Amino acid sequence: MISVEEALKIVQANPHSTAVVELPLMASVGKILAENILADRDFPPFNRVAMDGLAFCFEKIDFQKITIENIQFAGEAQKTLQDASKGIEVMTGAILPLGCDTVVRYEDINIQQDGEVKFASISIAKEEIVKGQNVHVQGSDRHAGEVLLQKGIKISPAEIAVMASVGKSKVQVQSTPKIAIISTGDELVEIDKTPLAYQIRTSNAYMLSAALQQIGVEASTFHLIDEEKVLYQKLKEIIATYDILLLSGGVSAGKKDFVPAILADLGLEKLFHKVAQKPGKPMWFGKTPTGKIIFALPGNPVSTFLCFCKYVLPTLKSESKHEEVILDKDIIFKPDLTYFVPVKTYFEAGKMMAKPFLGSGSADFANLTDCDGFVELPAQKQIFKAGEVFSFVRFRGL
Ligand SMILES: Nc1nc2c(c(=O)[nH]1)N[C@H]1C(S)=C(S)[C@@H](COP(=O)(O)OP(=O)(O)OC[C@H]3O[C@@H](n4cnc5c(N)ncnc54)[C@H](O)[C@@H]3O)O[C@H]1N2
Ligand code: MOO
Ligand SMILES: [Mg+2]
Repeated sequence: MISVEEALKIVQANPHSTAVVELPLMASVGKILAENILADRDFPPFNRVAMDGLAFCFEKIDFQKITIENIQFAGEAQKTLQDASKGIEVMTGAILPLGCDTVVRYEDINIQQDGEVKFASISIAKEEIVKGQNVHVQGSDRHAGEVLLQKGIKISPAEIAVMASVGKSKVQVQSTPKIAIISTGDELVEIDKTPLAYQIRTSNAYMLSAALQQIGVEASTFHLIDEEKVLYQKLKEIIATYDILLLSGGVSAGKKDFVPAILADLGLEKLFHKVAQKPGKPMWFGKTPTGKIIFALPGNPVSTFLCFCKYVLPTLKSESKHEEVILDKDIIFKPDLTYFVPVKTYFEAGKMMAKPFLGSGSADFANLTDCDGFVELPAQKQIFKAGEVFSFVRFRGL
């Protein structure tokens, strides 16, 4: 039986293969960028007027009386100051007229009309005006040709804005792996069915689909009965179509726990089976010769979910942050296993505390509704004291 740390290393050393696909810009939100994005122009692309007001040449004007010779609107071709002692009214977003270098906003000037001539006097002290003020200088943010975005980052609205501004209407992203969630077990019925006395509704598949949905990943779900030929045939078809398989159930010591044997018959490479953890001991992990990844998670719902959160999620999220919590109650656990305990977190004096909800074990999925995640209690210890800090495996607010 390998340790949690070893299991995690093996999972991380065997990432699912992803292809690069080109998507329309708006289909790329949340995906991983697969190309560097370069600036096609300077940012901003011209000397941009930053405030509505009057533009002029700082050294050449008489602050008390500036004749206005023109007006420059945003979206108009650049105009030129004809007489350096005069000014041009300008609007935010307009290109600064040639010959001007400074803008004073309308709030700081008084404009009068004298017959045909319009002129302005500046109402603030000349000392308060700085040459070049209210001009967003061309290239002051980024230069043409500069790498604006590195491939590998997760695309958020901020990156969408940058890519839109450089005209990336289509963008190369890492394809999201096609995921199949497969429940096994004769005792399971669909959730819209009324179970017989000895049956249960299949909840694991919905739990996993919901977790994937929260990180923007879709999955197809399947239910297979505990029948070797059916399992073999169906898993063979699913492996041919999907990149990652998430199985739940059928990996432990039961007479109909066929999954590990069937996966071996299908020519999959077992990378590990059984981890020194509770819940999740019977977990199986492997891959196909073509690099498709199979997580065969133990069937107990809390076990399924812990293994999913601990081992599967980090392979699907571009950035998974490490969190730690402070235990607020002593826990004693003697077996030489890493113990994952459902906890409810809360803040006290700015610290994230964790209140354990032991529940009745790894089939008690209702217990999870009181919790936000699992505190990870290392195998080498038996006594875990209130006030001690441990890693936290989150499942609420993914
Ligand atoms: N003799 C032993 N028995 C068991 C061991 C062991 O080491 N020796 N391991 C225990 C542990 S730990 C776990 S976890 C379970 C896992 O067993 P399987 O992976 O074979 O899971 P199943 O037997 O198929 O089901 C276990 C349990 O979970 C329920 N289940 C399964 N699928 C779903 C689903 N989609 N939705 C809801 N509930 C599901 C199933 O009804 C069973 O109650 O084995 C222990 N036994
Ligand atoms: O893996 Mo199990 O979940 O400890 O029951
Ligand atoms: Mg079993």
